[in-house]
Amino acid sequence: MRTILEGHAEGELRVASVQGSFVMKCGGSTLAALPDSFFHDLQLLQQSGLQPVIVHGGGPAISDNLAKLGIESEFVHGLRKTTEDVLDVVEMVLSGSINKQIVRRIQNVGGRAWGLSGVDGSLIHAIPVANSAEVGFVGEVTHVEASLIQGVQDMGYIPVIAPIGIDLSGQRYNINADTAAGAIASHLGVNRMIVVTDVPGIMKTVNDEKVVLTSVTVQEINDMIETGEIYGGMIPKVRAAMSCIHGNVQEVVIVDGGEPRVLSRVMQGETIGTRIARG
Ligand SMILES: Nc1ncnc2c1ncn2[C@@H]1O[C@H](COP(=O)(O)OP(=O)(O)O)[C@@H](O)[C@H]1O
Ligand SMILES: CC(=O)N[C@@H](CCC(=O)OP(=O)(O)O)C(=O)O
Repeated sequence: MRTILEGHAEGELRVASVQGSFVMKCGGSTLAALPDSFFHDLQLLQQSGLQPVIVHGGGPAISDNLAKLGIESEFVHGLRKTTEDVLDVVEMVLSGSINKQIVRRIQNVGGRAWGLSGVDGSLIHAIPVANSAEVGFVGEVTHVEASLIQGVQDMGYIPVIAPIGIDLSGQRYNINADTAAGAIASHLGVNRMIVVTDVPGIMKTVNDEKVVLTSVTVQEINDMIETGEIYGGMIPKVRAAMSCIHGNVQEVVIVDGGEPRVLSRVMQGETIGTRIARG
């Protein structure tokens, strides 16, 4: 499947040959700073016949709300330690304010968006992560109801998904948004996942200067995690990317949401951000 987009005057995109969905993960680090043009681009891509699926985070907003409510929270190996009290706030913020903020922003530029969390229709089936004794109600994805996402797309809406999972007993789980996006990309069998964050890609220090890597191999990623050059919030992104490309996904691109017209530029095949691809 091949997609060619031709850039034209501001706000205009043309698709020469299209098809298929792509997953875009929007990090909480960048959401508030995303310009209207970002959502406008997204809507133009959809009008061109592409099928975006948005999975969002919201870590900073969760932390702010927990602090306001006086609920303590900490991260263990990059995952938020999640008690039932923390889970209430995670769900309120992700499925509530952040999800609806994204839906509104798409609608404000004339697009059609449908917000849902992994709880709705049991969209994201989850089980406790292996170290749940340490981190509490944090989940890993076992299954994604792809037909639900496709149903929303078939009705002409962009699905906007909050990363909360649910198990057969009805227990909710907090899922890292990069992990959830990767699992959704794999289950949908999309060609591409775009990870939108607050840095221009994976950075490395070369000759005392920080450079953005235009592409990285799995071996380089593992080495950079080992040396600590990839740390914190970048770790779940690269792990999700590596897991995706071992499945059906052809490439994962990590980009800065503040970069002008970043989505259409990625879709046009411009070298921007960091590309992690198969092979
Ligand atoms: N090698 C790296 N290159 C770029 N950013 C990195 C790297 N290693 C760690 N990071 C950190 O990852 C952050 C992005 O992750 P995170 O804050 O969780 O964002 P998001 O909310 O978008 O998921 C960057 O702001 C940066 O501090
Ligand atoms: C288990 C876990 O850590 N969940 C994350 C979910 C939100 C998230 O991942 O948001 P970002 O993409 O903005 O980082 C959390 O509670 O912060």
